[in-house]
This record gives sequence, structure tokens and C-alpha cells, in this order.
Amino acid sequence: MPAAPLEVTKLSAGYGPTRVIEDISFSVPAGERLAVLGRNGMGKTSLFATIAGQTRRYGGEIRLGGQDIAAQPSATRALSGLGYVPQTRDVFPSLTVEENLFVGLKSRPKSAIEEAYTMFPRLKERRSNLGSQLSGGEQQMLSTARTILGQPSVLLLDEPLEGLAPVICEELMAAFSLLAQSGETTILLVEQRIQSALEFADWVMIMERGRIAWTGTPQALSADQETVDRLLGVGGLH
Ligand SMILES: Nc1ncnc2c1ncn2[C@@H]1O[C@H](COP(=O)(O)OP(=O)(O)OP(=O)(O)O)[C@@H](O)[C@H]1O
Repeated sequence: MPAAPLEVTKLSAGYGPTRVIEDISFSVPAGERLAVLGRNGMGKTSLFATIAGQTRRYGGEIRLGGQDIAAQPSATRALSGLGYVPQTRDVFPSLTVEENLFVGLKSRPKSAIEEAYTMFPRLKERRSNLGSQLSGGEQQMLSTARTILGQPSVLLLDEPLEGLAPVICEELMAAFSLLAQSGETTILLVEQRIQSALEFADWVMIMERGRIAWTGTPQALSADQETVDRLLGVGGLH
């Protein structure tokens, strides 16, 4: 599937009666990269979970490649081209690395898992290890690779660098950049490592209490210390 645009219109959602996403509208052109930033608890994970169909939606549209997927169950959204790598890195602990990757293939031939090994050679070295035996960084690679094997046209990455050593972060960001440069996937990234996110993204959106508080380019944000201090906290760019 080629990259697709994502358009979100007047989206509101939450957990049971608790509304945590308030009337959000934004769009990402096909093949571009959006960084979603904000302090803890501002709704970034909930936004991605809502796009993926894992919260209660109160209203609004989510269009992927022009098709409204908002009423689809999450499994159907994945078939429509939406890839979601949650913060929790949902690796199957009792399956091997290779078996985890097979799950991501959908109807593709088994030989396609070589794409995952090219992207993350470390996974090839660990191909017979159980998911439960992997380090945090390896789990992140596996969770990401499994989703990418499904050839998503839009990919949501929720805090992929959380808790990882700098060298692993560099490895992951390099893999995401290669993927973005292939032009086959539109990428949305939530990340607390703001500098890494700004280097990666074409566009930035900052959330505050379930709403969009700022949008612009990474260059505009880097030049706007007042916004950085107010919405991301002092020292946000370091
Ligand atoms: N399963 C849930 N049930 C009820 N409320 C929740 C649930 N998950 C998150 N929330 C609430 O929704 C709000 C937004 O949380 P969310 O995790 O989306 O923010 P975030 O910006 O991703 O934060 P962080 O950077 O800490 O991951 C918070 O007030 C949080 O307490």
C-alpha cells in the first residue's frame, strides 16, 4: 500500500464517561511525518488509541486515504492500512521473534520477514529467542517491525524511544527515517525526546488537556522559546 493522507475532523473521545480528546482536527499529507508533543497526561496516547479504535469515540471523523474509518473496529482499521505501535510494545512473550514477525505478515509470503531483518539485523540474531527474553530496545524493534511488515499506509508510533539507551534510540530513529524516506508510509510520532522528534518531523503538533495548543514546523518551534516553556516545560528542547 502506498502512503495515504490522514485527516482527523472534530474528534472527541475518552474512557467511559471521561472525555480526554476534545474536538481535535488536523491532517497529515501522504508520506509526511508529524510529531505529536505535549507534557504528561495531555492526551497524546489517547489520540493515537482513538485513531486506532481503542477508546470510546464520542464524535468526529478519521479519514485514511479519504475513507472514513472511525466506525470500523480496530482490526478492520489495520486492514484498511493503519499501523499502530503502542507504548506498551505488544510483543507476544511466549512466541519466538520469528513467530512474532509471522503474525505481522497478514497474507504476505513468509519470505517477506527478511525485510524486518534488513531493517533490524539484531532481530535476525535473536530470531529463535522468545519475546519474553528480549531487552526493551529489542522488544521495541520487534513490535515496530511486526507492524511495518503489514505495509501500513499510515503508521502511529507512541513513544518508541521510552526507556531506551541512546545507541538504541539512534538505531530506531535511523530505521524510522529510512522508512519515511521510502515514501510508503505517513508517520505520526509521539515522543518525549523532543530533539529527536524535531529532527525527524516535517510538522509538529502540541497537545494540552486533550486539545491542540500549537501547530507548526520544527524550525518555528525551535525559534519560539516561549511556546516551548509554556507547553513543554522549561528545558523542553534539551
Ligand atoms: N484507560 C484510561 N482510563 C481512564 N482515563 C485514562 C485512561 N488512560 C488515560 N487516561 C487519562 O486520559 C488523560 C490523557 O492521558 P494520555 O495517556 O492520553 O496522555 P499522554 O499525553 O499520552 O501522557 P504520557 O506522556 O504520560 O503518556 C489523562 O488524564 C489520563 O489520566
